[in-house]
Amino acid sequence: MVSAENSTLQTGSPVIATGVSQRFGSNTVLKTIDLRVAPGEVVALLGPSGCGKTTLLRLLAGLSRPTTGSIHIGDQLVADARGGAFVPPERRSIGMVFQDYALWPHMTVAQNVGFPLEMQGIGRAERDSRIAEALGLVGLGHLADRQPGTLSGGQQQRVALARAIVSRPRLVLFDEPLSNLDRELRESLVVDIASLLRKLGMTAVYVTHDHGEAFAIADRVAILHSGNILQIDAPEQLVGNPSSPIVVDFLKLGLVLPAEVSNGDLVIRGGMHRLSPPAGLVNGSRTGDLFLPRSALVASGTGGGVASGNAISGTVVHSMFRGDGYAVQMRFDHDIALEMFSTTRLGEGTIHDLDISWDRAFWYPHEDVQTHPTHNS
Ligand SMILES: Nc1ncnc2c1ncn2[C@@H]1O[C@H](COP(=O)(O)OP(=O)(O)OP(=O)(O)O)[C@@H](O)[C@H]1O
Repeated sequence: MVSAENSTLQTGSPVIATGVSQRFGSNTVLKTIDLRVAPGEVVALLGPSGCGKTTLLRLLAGLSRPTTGSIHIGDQLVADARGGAFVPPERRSIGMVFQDYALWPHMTVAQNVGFPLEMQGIGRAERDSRIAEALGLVGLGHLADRQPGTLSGGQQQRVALARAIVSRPRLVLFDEPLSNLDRELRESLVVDIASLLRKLGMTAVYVTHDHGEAFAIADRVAILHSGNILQIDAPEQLVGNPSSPIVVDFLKLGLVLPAEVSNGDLVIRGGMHRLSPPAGLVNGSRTGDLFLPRSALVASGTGGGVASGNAISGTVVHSMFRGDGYAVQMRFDHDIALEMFSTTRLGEGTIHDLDISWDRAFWYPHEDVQTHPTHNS
């Protein structure tokens, strides 16, 4: 894409959602969400299907009204369930990019991009210069006179992006914008969108169910689950310090083993493994979830059965060649599965012992003894 050095586009606004919930009939699909997005920050909303990502985005866009709570964009109160304030989408100064591009087929690329400016009553000369600037930023200046139907999917999404930023919005909202594109295109476009947003200092909220996309684009990622934000952090922090087994499980970060504490040992549910954690990891709790990140598990050779103490045994379900090695699916007690990387093909059905680096382990207590996970590093 073309450099934004001479761009006249401005930095985005902060967004503050306080106590926002959304109920449809008796179904509460968003439960008292608090979300703060700093000016120029990109936040991704990541979570499984039905967790409420699009519902939250629609509330920010003004496409629906919250059941409780309030939303500010910049200094403007755009929704307030209690006081009844509500600003419709066209008066929120936002740009939106949807999964299906939502371009007008009978208009040229330039007319599509210029449409928000026309709605604002901006004169022809300024409109033309801003259209050229926005198309230049997404690398499509040469296609201004084409009709969207004659462009590839990736090009159409770039047009939609140019249209979303052309009016210098305070906030840009993305709803699964790359889902219709193939993997290679997704990977290159996500990098382009991220660098454009950063260069322009735009505030953005980006909905996706793809971890890689969220990690590539966002300053912070919010993990949504059943209408709650479970954790919101920088990608490195999410991976290095997940707040709960649900986050671990959703991000597929490693093994989560439900366990009982017995005389300082951990008996993994099912009784097959008895592990010896270092003093202090389980901190007086009686039951909990042991989280062993992939980096805490090192294959120590073929096992004869069930390892104990400082190792855990798993059975290889399959090994798949991935170019630079093998993606190995292993199964542990209770049908708990984990995908690991191996430089050699491990035979299906063979049992392997994995040594545990306890300094990388986490313990999530079930009881109220402790509300935060413990970690021994
Ligand atoms: N207008 C509506 N009326 C009733 N229920 C709704 C409405 N809109 C959304 N829901 C429900 O709210 C829940 C959350 O939906 P939402 O679209 O926000 O999920 P999502 O996380 O974006 O999922 P996906 O990734 O599949 O798009 C779902 O159970 C959905 O069926």
